[in-house]
Amino acid sequence: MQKNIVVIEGDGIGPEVTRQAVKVLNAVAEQGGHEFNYHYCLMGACAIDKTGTPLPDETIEAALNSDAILFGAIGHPKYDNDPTAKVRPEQGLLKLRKSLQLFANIRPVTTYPSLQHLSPLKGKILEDVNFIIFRELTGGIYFGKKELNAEGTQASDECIYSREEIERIAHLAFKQAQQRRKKLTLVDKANVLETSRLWRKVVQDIAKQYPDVKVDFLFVDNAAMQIILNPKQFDVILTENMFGDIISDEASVISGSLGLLPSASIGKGSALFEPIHGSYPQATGKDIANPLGSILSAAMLLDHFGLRTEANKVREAANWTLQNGFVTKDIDPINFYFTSTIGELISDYVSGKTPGDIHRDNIELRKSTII
Ligand SMILES: NC(=O)C1=CN([C@@H]2O[C@H](COP(=O)(O)OP(=O)(O)OC[C@H]3O[C@@H](n4cnc5c(N)ncnc54)[C@H](O)[C@@H]3O)[C@@H](O)[C@H]2O)C=CC1
Ligand SMILES: CC(C)CC(=O)C(=O)O
Ligand SMILES: [Mg+2]
Repeated sequence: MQKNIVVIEGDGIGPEVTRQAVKVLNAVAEQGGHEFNYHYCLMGACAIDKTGTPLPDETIEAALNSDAILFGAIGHPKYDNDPTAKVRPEQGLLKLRKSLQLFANIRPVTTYPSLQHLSPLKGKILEDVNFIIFRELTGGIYFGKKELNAEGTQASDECIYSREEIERIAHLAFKQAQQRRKKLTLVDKANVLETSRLWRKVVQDIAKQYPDVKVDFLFVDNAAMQIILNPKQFDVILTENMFGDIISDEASVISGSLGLLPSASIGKGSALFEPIHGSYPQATGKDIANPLGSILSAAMLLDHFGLRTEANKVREAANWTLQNGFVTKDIDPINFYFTSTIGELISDYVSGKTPGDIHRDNIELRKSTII
C-alpha cells in the first residue's frame, strides 16, 4: 500500500511525540512492505514565526490532497499570556478543521489494569472502562462570532448549531453504538441552552432510525461527575464542541494521564489524527512527554487505512510498555523512561522484536531518574 501522509508537528511537545508516532508507522510500513510518504507542513506558533500566519495556504493544500494527516499539537505561552494578540496559533487548528470539514472528533477512552493506582477512585470500578466520545468539531461556540466592545469592557462568543450539523455527527455516533454495546448518551445543557435543546430534539428524532440503541440524556455538569464516579455506564457519548473538549480531558484522568488519549477527526475529506493533549510547553525539548496519545492516534490512522491487524499490533505494543513499567514521567515521576525510548520500544515491538529480544539492561541505560 502506498499512502501520502501530511505531518504537522506543531509547537511545544508536538514534534517530539509526533516523531515517535512516525517511528512506529515506519516500522509498520517496513514490516508490511508499505510505502508511507511524509510531507511535513507548518501550523501554529512555529508557522506564525516563519510565515506570519498560523496556517499557511500550502499546509491546507497539502492536507486536502493527502491520504491522512498526523498532527502533534499547537500553542505557545507567548500567545496564551497575551489576550490582546490578534494572530493566534489556535486559529490555525480551527481553520484547518473547518477547511477539511472535520466535523467529528472521535476520542476513545480506556483504562489500563497496570495504571489503576493513578485512577481517581483507585478501585475495582475503574477496570474495563471503554467508551468513545463523539465530539462535534466544526461548530458551536468555538466558531461563533466573537466580539469585544470598543472600551474593552464587554465581550461575547456566539454559539450556533444547525440541525444538519447535529444530524451528521449523530448518525456516525449511532452507527458506532450499534457496533458496540448499543448505548448512546447525549451530553448537553438542555435545561439552559437553546442549542442544547435543538441537540436533544434532533437526537430524539434520529433515534427512531436506530431502535436497537438505548439513548440517555445527561446534563454536562452531571456528566462531568459521572465520568469520574461511574465511567462504566458509558458506551458512546455524543456531545457538542466545547463540552466534548472539556469532558475528554477530564476522562483522561481515569486512564491515568492526558498524555495517553488519542483521537481521529473525520469528515468529508482527508482524516486527521492527533493526541487530545496540547503543546505542554513546560516539557518542550525535555524528552519526557508521554508519546502514547500520539502513537495510539497513529494506530487509529492505520485503522483508517484498513490496516486493522497492524493497528492492533501497535495497541498491543503500547499495552506491553505500560504493563512492563516502561512509562514516562507523567505515569511514574521517579522511575521513568524518555519519550524517545518509549517510541523505540514500541517500534521494535511492532518490528517483531519480541519482549524477550529487548534487553532490559540496555533499556535501563536509557532510563532517567534525574530530571
Ligand atoms: N490540539 C491542540 O493542539 C491543543 C492545543 N492546546 C494548547 O496547548 C498549550 C498548553 O495548554 P494546556 O492547557 O497547558 O494543555 P496541555 O494539554 O498542553 O497540558 C496540560 C497538562 O497535561 C499534561 N500533559 C499534556 N500532554 C502530556 C503528555 N503528552 N505527556 C504527559 N503529560 C501531558 C501536563 O501535565 C500538562 O501540564 C496552549 O497554548 C493551548 O492553547 C491545548 C489543547 C489542545
Ligand atoms: C484549539 C483548541 C480547541 C484545541 C483543543 O483543546 C482540542 O481540540 O482539544
Ligand atoms: Mg482540548
